[in-house]
Amino acid sequence: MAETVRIERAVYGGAGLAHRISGAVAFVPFVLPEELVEIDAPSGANEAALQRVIEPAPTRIEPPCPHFGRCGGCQYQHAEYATQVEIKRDILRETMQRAGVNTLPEIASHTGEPWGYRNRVRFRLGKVEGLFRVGYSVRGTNAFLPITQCPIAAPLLWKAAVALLQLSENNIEAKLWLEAANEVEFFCNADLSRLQMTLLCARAKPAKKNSFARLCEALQQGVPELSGAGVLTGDARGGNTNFTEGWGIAGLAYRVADENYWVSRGGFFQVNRFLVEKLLPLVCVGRSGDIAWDLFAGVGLFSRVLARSFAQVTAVEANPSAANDLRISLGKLGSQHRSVQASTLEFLRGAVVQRERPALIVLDPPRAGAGVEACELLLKLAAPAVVYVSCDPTTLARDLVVLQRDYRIAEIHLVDLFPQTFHLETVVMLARR
Ligand SMILES: C[S@@+](CC[C@H](N)C(=O)[O-])C[C@H]1O[C@@H](n2cnc3c(N)ncnc32)[C@H](O)[C@@H]1O
Repeated sequence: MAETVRIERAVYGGAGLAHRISGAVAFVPFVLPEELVEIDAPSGANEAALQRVIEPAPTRIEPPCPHFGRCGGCQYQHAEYATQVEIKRDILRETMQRAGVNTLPEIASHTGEPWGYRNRVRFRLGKVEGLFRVGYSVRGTNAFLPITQCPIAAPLLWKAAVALLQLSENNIEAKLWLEAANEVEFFCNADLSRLQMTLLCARAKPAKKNSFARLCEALQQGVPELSGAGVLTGDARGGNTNFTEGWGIAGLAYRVADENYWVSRGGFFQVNRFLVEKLLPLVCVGRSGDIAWDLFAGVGLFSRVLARSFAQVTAVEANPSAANDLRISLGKLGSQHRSVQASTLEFLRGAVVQRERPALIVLDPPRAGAGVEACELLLKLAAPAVVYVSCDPTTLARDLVVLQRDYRIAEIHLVDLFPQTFHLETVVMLARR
């Protein structure tokens, strides 16, 4: 049923919240706080469709991408960039307050270039009128949405996607590999000088000898930055995959803040090629002491910088490939530093019964957060300083409610690693009371 509502505030996930005449709550996409809009929603449903903006906010703009609204990737292209950041700050503050996080300091925000920032994209592959296309999913569905551009991706990633599609029109190897693949991932370094490609295939393809290498060599003609590529076979969503083909260099050297990181093909690295330069010093600089722990360490983004000013760094990472990169990376800095391939929880359960006590603990978990048990163990370890880096404000708030028993929030920073989308990165500096 169509109805006119006033948007009260933005909520995490990209929607705006309004109350309907019945008193029921409606979540409306692609709106801004205080806008008067016409919505449509079946009675009983909270998710509403935006029909029309009657009174637009002064900061509403024309979304630059033609796929905005249909594509599941971006939620905020209709807002000026400064407004996006303001919205995220409000959502962060409110999420903390609702969860019961006390005495929140002013949230500092850090922003960078809001377009062309992603160093990694994963496109779906599909066919339209007999030709291969790359795309994403239609918002809220699993339907394939072919796209003609992705303005949040680094230009090199889009150039590579176009070159691959063009190749598939007359190169038999490319055609066969794209038939076999469901998705293609491109990952480049910050200065766009090197590129990795991964084709994701559900089943191993009985390939002619060297056919993948021939595809990569042909692609490299048009994209000389392509330095390596692989085929990841198996159930990518279920995590049961392995590389069945490889060509060129097996990973990417990624330079940030005078450090060289090695990211093996398929490994995690922060996705914003501009802002990681700000994130790194925010977390690490100005800290020193005997022992620092870097939990959920990835390939050692923070560990390597912490090793400049701490006598001993222990880095914990569960993913075997990242843990291997981390071991080699830290090993080069001296035998006093160590990497542990384990889950953080497993590591902390062991650590509380040992004598070692760090001066600083950095933790940067995936969206699920560290979890209540890990936070209870952190309380027992009683490090004087903890830096919590989070990509999900709801799990961050849950964990801070536990940590605030012994810690006060000294600083809280919003680092906008994901412009145009609802995702937000937070860095919280905790000081033991
Ligand atoms: C958000 S990333 C952060 C990585 C790193 N700090 C960085 O900034 O590049 C989270 C990392 O935690 C790892 N991870 C996921 N679950 C884990 C767990 N239970 N224990 C330890 N590491 C885990 C992932 O493999 C990933 O490398």
